[in-house]
Amino acid sequence: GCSIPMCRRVHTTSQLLQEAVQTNEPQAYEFQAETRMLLDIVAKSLYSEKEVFVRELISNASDAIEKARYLALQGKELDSSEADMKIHITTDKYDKTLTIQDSGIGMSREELIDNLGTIARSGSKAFIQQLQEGGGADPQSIIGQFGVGFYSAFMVAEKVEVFTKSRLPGSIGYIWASDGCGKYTVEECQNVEPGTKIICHLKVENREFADEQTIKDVIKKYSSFIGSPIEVNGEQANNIKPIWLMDPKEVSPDQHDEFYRYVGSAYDKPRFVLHYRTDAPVDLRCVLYVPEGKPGLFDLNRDAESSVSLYCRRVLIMNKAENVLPKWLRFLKGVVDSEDIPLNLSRELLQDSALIRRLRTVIQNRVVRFLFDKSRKDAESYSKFFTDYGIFIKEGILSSQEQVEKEEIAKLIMYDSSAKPIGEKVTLPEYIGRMTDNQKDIYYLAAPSRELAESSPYFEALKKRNVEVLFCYEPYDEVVLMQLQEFGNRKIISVEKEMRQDKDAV
Ligand SMILES: Nc1nc(Cl)c2cnn(Cc3ccc(Br)cc3F)c2n1
Repeated sequence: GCSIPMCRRVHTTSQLLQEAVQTNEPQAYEFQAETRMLLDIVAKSLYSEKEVFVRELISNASDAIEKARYLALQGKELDSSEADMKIHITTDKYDKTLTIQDSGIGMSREELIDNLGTIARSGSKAFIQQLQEGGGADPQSIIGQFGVGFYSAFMVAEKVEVFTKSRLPGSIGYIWASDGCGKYTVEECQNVEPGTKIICHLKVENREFADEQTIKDVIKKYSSFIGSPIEVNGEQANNIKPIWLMDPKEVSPDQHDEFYRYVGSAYDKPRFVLHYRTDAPVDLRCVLYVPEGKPGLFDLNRDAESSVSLYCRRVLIMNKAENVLPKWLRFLKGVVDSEDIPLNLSRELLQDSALIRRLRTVIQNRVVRFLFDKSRKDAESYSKFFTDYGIFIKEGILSSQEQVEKEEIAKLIMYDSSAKPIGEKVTLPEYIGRMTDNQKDIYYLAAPSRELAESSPYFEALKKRNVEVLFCYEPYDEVVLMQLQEFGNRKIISVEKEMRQDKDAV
């Protein structure tokens, strides 16, 4: 263990004389007003369960380690002493303390002071906006998003000490301390190891967080996929094997369920699991899930954030990465990991880089192939999937540029058909499989209901010729077929228009 750092600066006589003038109290700072407000909200009411402060401190520690790993990969000159890239948690029931120490990038004085303020400032504005929009800010997401998670420690601690030293060479160690009620102190400190150590002096009513088992259970619940090893009193407490790097055959359904809930911040289970890897045309390891639950209105929104996290060599590059999937696949949750992704990927780069476009095409084609196989192997569950998620597939067809892509996605669409009882839908490939030799084209009829479709004179004529007709009850379904125009070298023809032309022809 490290020695208790002496927090008194080594003074020269002149400094001593100088100091004698000032009080030798550490410099006390006041939080800016908006910081106070947000932090009070965070500390008092924002969390459903107090235990999430452990998750927040661990994710900060993990981010700090990832950041150090990432900078080292970039060739940045770092002080790598004691960098075991692990998160060490120690509990002490007698002192009622919980200590979380990481050998991550550590903080400079500015970061110590600014981080809280800046994050809080950006957090409070956006947070209040969300509240005002009445969008019902989901408390959990607010905190993780704005990184004010650190401050949640004050839900359970009467005092928090932060020992930190930045890994950038020549940095000085500091101790930050506060009781969370508005004042905090910052002082230089000797013998601080690079990284960050946070000591939570727990309130007597929250002393359960000084219990080892309690902490282990919280880690298992929230932080089992954190990319760094987490040790509690010296014993590893998380399985750090990222599931997407495992051999698909080795992953159990339970592990998928747990991972799905973790990456998708979801509470249901996956309906379908696509776990695959390829190294051409791009290096790609991914696990993608279709949720069991139906998409909510919020999910249908094209601006809903993505639930796909982007990794590169296990370093989390971006969670909720937009543009990794085409918009119409935004219902998928999971992880995409590609070694070809530049580490310095920025959100702007994500917008239009050729690599991401290639990645997106590869993933889209693989997902379509997976779902198409499902439609043939497990027609029942595919049909249910289409009932819940068909809206996205129709959007995919309408929003694709090239005909080839449209027809690729159109393999997944389903329609009621005159060849099947009500409610039993068919895919276009299935329709084509039943076409008789002399039939050249695919026919559809738009009508508000099956009864009206079957009683239409247009339909009668085709029925006599034993030609299968697809039925569109929603305008949206008709638009899709009109826009698709053809599929598999067959024209897609509206019976109504066809017959009218004939009549005109006559
Ligand atoms: N572990 C760890 N490592 C790093 Cl590099 C950072 C950077 N910000 N934070 C959150 C935070 C912000 C202000 C204060 Br005071 C304490 C605190 F934990 C970090 N936590």
